[in-house]
Amino acid sequence: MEKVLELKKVHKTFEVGTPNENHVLKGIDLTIHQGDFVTIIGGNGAGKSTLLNIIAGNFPVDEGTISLKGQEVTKKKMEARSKEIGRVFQDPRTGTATGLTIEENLALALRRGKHKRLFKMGIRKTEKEFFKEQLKRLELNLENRLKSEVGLLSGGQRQALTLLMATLVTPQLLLLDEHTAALDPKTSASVLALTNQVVAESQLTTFMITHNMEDALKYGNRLIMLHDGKIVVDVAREEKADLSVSDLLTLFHKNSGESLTDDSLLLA
Ligand SMILES: Nc1ncnc2c1ncn2[C@@H]1O[C@H](COP(=O)(O)OP(=O)(O)OP(=O)(O)O)[C@@H](O)[C@H]1O
Repeated sequence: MEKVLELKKVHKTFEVGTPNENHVLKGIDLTIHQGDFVTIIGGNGAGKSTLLNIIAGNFPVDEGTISLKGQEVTKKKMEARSKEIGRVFQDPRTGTATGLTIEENLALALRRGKHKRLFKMGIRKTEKEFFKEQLKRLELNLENRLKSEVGLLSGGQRQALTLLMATLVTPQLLLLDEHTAALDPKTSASVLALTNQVVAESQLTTFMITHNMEDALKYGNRLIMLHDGKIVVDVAREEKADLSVSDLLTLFHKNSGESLTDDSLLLA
């Protein structure tokens, strides 16, 4: 199967040469294939967001290589990678432009990676029809609110819209960084279900960070657990499908030699 992402011996240290020097990623080797939906779990500070950030190109790696669709992108900047990568962050305010309307946000998403000539070109009628069709999939009645300012939407509506924007032009890779963590449990569950539907419909290769072990087990076909900058658990397909939270804790203990003490993971 086609490799979408390949990390080889990736290291990242922050604040090198200072008393706060922090070796966050310690030789990550990881290959993700077309259509894989990978959930990532790990305690606070394990390096999960850093992993997503180095894939997206927020900052360079110190050692190792990153390839997207067989092309090495290790030295490419975030802007150059953004055409291939869709992202949804934890904070509902980050993925959308507050002062713009729903249709303007979607038009910007449609022009991702191109010259952003939105305000010169305007939004075509055919584009508006397309946006309405896409918004219907969210089942939030947003297709009737194309001219509403995004700042007026609830957190859940904004995350659903951000998800749509991140996937409007099919990305090679979708990165979800705890994108439901700021939502109430009911809204979080519905945005997760929507995520699963969008990922399945478009067969998107997806990385999803979560703090919730049950969600990490429920969604996706592969689960990775990060601990102290290393991958300590990597299970896929049937093996993953058969795991319970307690099996996962046992596996973590066996592979890392430690017990999981992070309350935020255990209580989620
Ligand atoms: N830009 C940065 N500069 C300096 N240190 C950073 C930077 N980004 C992350 N770190 C540090 O790297 C470590 C790993 O952070 P990271 O955000 O990747 O962890 P995480 O597994 O996502 O944790 P959490 O679940 O708490 O979000 C932390 O100690 C963090 O303080």
